[in-house]
Amino acid sequence: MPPKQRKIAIMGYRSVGKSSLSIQFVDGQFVDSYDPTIENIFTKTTRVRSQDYDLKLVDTAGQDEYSIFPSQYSMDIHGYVLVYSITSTKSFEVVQIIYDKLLDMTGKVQVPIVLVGNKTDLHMERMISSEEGRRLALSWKAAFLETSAKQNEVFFFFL
Ligand SMILES: Nc1nc2c(ncn2[C@@H]2O[C@H](COP(=O)(O)OP(=O)(O)OP(=O)(O)O)[C@@H](O)[C@H]2O)c(=O)[nH]1
Repeated sequence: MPPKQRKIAIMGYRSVGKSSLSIQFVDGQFVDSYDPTIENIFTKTTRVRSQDYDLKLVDTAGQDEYSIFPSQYSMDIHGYVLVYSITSTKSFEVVQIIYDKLLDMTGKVQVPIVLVGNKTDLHMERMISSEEGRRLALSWKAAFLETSAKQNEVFFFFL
């Protein structure tokens, strides 16, 4: 079967690890330095249940509660990865604001979403419990997982 094309946008507050997760997924390495992203597109071919997929991961610029949802991410995207850091209450609030704007922009009642709580290696600094994350994802009917881009507990499945 020919590969299917899938485009996935990775969104969230600044510095939650969107680029680190993307780089870990595509290159299998962790970069410790912090370089704010404007927009990066990563590509990878992967096989899920005997089907090849050409993935385009759109690593977006960090958003905050005042950001206008970029209209280019409301079309032509198959699914969204919304990322917060388990060490940041603010990033958990922002992911909920992004979700509301996303539904508003796309005009849909439901979109394919994976909610990701990143930085689980920083467990001493945890502010958001797994239960809170799970509950939020459930209310969205989204998938949920916690990860550490640093320890390579990386995800990606909703194809
Ligand atoms: N300890 C730890 N640090 C992480 C993890 N993921 C990312 N970081 C660090 O957090 C900082 C921000 O990571 P980025 O991947 O650049 O975050 P981003 O969300 O892409 O940031 P913006 O481009 O500003 O939106 C960097 O210093 C990373 O090394 C993680 O799982 N654990």
